[in-house]
Amino acid sequence: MALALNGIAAGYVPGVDILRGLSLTAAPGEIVTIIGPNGSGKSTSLKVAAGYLLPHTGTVAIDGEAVQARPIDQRVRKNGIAIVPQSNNVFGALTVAENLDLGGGFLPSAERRRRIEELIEAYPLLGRKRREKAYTLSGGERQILALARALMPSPRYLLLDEPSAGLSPLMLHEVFLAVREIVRKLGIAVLLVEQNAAEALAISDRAYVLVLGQVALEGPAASVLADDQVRQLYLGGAAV
Ligand SMILES: Nc1ncnc2c1ncn2[C@@H]1O[C@H](COP(=O)(O)OP(=O)(O)OP(=O)(O)O)[C@@H](O)[C@H]1O
Repeated sequence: MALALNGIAAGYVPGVDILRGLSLTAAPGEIVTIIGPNGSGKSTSLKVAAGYLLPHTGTVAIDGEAVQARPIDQRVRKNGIAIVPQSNNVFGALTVAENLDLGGGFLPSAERRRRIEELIEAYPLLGRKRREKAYTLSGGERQILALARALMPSPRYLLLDEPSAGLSPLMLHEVFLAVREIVRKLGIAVLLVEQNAAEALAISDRAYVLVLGQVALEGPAASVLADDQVRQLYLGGAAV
């Protein structure tokens, strides 16, 4: 049981590969973080995993099934994939409950209502604000709502593209704790792309360092965090 990208080449323009032979895995119960310099292909790798972008070569396997040619809606329905994109990920003009409802679009309505209540119980903050428009939420609250909405169809693989973008250090911490809690409670796999390498690695089990569309380093999050080059390049040389 895992999400596995194998030897992926992919890009946006013919003849220009952004990912160049990328391989990575994420298994249920673990948080796997991808760090790397700007433009190294971190978000692109999530798009390939989700099915927004189809690779030229290589395979994407979910629980052993090859899905690289399968578009995102089918991966969501059939393979338990969910993605929270980088920003603008909630509908401000809709209420908290309506945003959650949208996340379960293809579920029968009774099932959708049940999931909304479950998620509101798991995130009391959402319950308190269930009838408020999402534009009134703080950045961190919005990010929690985006996470909860992605959980509506009970995914097994959750892809998160920079959930800390634009958040204060305190809110960032809250959001990461929520991610850790989701994995602990639900046993799903999280594949996380983050600029905030130190914070992300602190909640992760494993990590990949991506450079120019290839894996430059991989291993347990603690060893990646302790790596000299990683510390110099991404953590400002800070001691851990
Ligand atoms: N929709 C697109 N069309 C064309 N080129 C794109 C598109 N999206 C990304 N790119 C290019 O692909 C490369 C990798 O982008 P990607 O967003 O995957 O990098 P990243 O590692 O996530 O970067 P960052 O840390 O800055 O978010 C960049 O050179 C970017 O300009």
